[in-house]
Amino acid sequence: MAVPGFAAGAGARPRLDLRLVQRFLRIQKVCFPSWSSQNVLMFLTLLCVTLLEQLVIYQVGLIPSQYYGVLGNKDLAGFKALTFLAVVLIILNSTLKSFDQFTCKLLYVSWRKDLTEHLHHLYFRARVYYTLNVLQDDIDNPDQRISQDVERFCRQLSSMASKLIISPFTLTYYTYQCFKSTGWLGPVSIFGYFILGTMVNKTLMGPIVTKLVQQEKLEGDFRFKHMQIRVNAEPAAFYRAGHVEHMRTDRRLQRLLHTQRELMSKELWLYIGINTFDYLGSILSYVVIAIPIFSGIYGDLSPTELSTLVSKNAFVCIYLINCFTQLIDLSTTFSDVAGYTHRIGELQEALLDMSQKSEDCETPSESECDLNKAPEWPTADPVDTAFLLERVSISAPSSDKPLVKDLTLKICEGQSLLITGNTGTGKTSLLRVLGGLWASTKGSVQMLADFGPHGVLFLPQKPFFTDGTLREQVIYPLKEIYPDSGSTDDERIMRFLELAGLSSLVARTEGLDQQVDWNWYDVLSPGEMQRLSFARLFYLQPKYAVLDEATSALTEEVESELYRIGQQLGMTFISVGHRPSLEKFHSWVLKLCGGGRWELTRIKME
Ligand SMILES: Nc1ncnc2c1ncn2[C@@H]1O[C@H](COP(=O)(O)OP(=O)(O)OP(=O)(O)O)[C@@H](O)[C@H]1O
Repeated sequence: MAVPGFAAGAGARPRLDLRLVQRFLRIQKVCFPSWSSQNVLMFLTLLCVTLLEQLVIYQVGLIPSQYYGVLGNKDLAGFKALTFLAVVLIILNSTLKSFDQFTCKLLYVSWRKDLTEHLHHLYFRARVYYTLNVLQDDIDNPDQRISQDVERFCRQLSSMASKLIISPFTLTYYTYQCFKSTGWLGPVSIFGYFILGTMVNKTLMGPIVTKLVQQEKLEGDFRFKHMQIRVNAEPAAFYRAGHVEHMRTDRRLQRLLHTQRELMSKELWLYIGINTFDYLGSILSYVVIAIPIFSGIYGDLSPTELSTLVSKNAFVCIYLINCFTQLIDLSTTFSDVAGYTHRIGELQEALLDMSQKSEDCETPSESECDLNKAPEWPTADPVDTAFLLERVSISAPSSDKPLVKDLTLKICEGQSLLITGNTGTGKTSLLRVLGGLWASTKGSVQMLADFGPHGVLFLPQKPFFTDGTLREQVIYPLKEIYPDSGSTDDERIMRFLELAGLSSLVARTEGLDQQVDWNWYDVLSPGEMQRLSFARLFYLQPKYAVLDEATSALTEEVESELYRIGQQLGMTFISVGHRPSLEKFHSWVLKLCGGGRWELTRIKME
């Protein structure tokens, strides 16, 4: 796991700046991929609903002034008609408002889907997930950014959507109405007031965005700690590590809470700003209304006419100010959106950059294996050489110390290779280079066979199991059961499980296709995990099996038996191992001696 480090945009502090706008627009391109996309249609629906809502609100807003009229004139019939109209409008308004909220929620789900799928597409492409999690440490907690930050971003953005979408229309309309009622003085003073409010709020929001990004990083670190304990519960329990892990987890919690408190104190100033502007705004509306009254413009109106007019004017002014204060009220949500925009934007930039680089470096044979190809299918063009290495040098990432220097090697069919050497001499690193996970520092590495069934298959040092049934573990990394599998496939799987010494596992899982809710790592012993990996290997029957200490938890007899079955299935091995008993299954031994030195010797067959 990469060491998490605070690195917003590779060192740049997240702010309310041009970079934020660029990142936001790039995310919007994902949320609104084309003019005819579902999200654009939903957005237009939202626009229609909110526009209708505004029309109804306007009518509702005029009702009090009409009540002044009918009550002032003691008009009973008018009063009844007006009351009926008011009830109809209010029902219409509540229905439209509910539709507005419903559409916003649908938009949230749809944005989340599109944005998460987009990030998944980049994350799982060309082994970017490996580069990001293992080789680079400038993007903290990518998992949290994809799962939580995207969710919060979409939720906050959708909560602002209807207010933002309608504001240009309401602002234009009520500015015009306000201008009609109060002359230029009303709109100008209200706009001036809003500009002042925005400037003050922007200053107050800057530190919040920075803190929010930091808080989300610490949130991810805290979650990661819990995940670490969940995954390693057994070793931790053997170490009686409850106390120390409790302390470390609490420490992360304290750091998170400290930052949250700092964030809240910064938000306090923003809340003060917002509330002050809200309440001052309500007084401003009366100031704006008072000006024409005291300047004598309405001098010739009767008190009833004047109160009707005041009520109508008050409504348009108050509504215009309300439109602005609603925008100012969005400041906290906006600063949250800005923080998440930075975190998602950073991840998106890193993913795009890495997938571009990985694709540039990747040769066709290095691409992910064709996961729908059944093992029975023969390869069109059999290859008798799997790897060709010429004067290859290898170093660990961010290290100049060579692990292997000037290695020239050809791995051919039937010429199994055993890689030995002391701890840390670079055995697994050599496999990483063969597997395309690391680049060699010098020389050329060619992989001439495909990944997957009938090509090359790697069994890593740590056995890997996915969630799912026993069948899914055996056929992994093939995506699904072959369409025409049926009983023949079942028989093959059962036979290979038996050959790997795991017949009892079928009874435990109650069949191949029974969904199990356990974690495979918790219920299988290390030896069973290695046996299950071999069952997978037998099932997939690659021509070249790359095994990294794949039998370290098994006895010599079991090891020999598994290798013998592999040989009978026609596999050529490239193994990392320490036991001399392995030599009889290999033709060559490559010994890594440390400091880049190596020795390649042919094994004499007895
Ligand atoms: N992701 C990484 N970043 C930096 N250094 C690494 C990384 N992975 C491995 N190394 C270092 O590279 C060196 C070689 O590691 P490698 O895993 O190849 O050793 P090995 O020979 O397979 O050891 P072992 O026998 O213990 O499995 C080690 O010193 C290790 O610490």
